[in-house]
Amino acid sequence: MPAPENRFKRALADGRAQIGLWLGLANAYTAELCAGAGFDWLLIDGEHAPNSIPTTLAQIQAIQRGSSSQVVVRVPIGETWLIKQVLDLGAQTILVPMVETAEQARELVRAVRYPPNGVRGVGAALARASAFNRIGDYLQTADREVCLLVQVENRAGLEALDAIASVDGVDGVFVGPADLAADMGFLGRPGAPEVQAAVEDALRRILSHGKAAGILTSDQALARRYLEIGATFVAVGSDVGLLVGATNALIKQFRDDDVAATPRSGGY
Ligand SMILES: O=C(O)C(=O)C[C@H](O)[C@@H](O)CO
Repeated sequence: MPAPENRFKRALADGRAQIGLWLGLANAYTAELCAGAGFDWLLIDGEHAPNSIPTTLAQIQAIQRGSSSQVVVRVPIGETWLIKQVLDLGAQTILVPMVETAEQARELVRAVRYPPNGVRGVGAALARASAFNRIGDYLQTADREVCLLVQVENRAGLEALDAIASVDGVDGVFVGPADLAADMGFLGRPGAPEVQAAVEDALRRILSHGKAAGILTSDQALARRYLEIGATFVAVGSDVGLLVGATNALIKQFRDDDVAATPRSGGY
């Protein structure tokens, strides 16, 4: 029995657009709740959310148990030892931030592959990824089911984008608008025309190399624009953003009315 098929990787290779949600609450309970919505993929953010290996595991389990959504895990940094741990948890799609050179991308390809094609440590005997060694030929089949996505999100990365996208073993490139805007001198303004021009150019360049292009935006018009350009993995919001937006809007309904000023008799 081989390693589980990575349906997300197949979809990207087929050019089938995948709509995702960014998970920043670092919580298996809310991850399971979000997984029930039917997104194609859910991103567990190990870079900006308060995640650890145990919390990442719990979210992977919750998502895989309760839905068909595919799991993507963003590691905080592209360190081989950390990628090894996340792959052993059973994540098959890894997003690595702040990739700036083709050499860095080649090292990441080696980090997600077993010897002789890479340097991934062999711990399948203990790993959830191999069903705790119950997948007899996991070591021989795991590499082909790993999907490596790298982030280009500064001017250095844009400069090297064609070389990065050309690296064999890089399945897709994610353009990080927030960090790119910051590096371009538009901190907090990813929607600036200059940034958007750079983002759209980057998406087109990635696609020209036959690689999947990805991005995150909660602006639905922008998301549709990116999908029209051909972006294949587009996250259209986050659990944090949705909860903040909904709670702000709800309390505003009462703060603006005179209801709150009216004395109430018991009950709620
Ligand atoms: O630079 C970006 O944009 C990203 O990489 C996505 C952000 O990190 C995400 O956390 C939303 O702010």
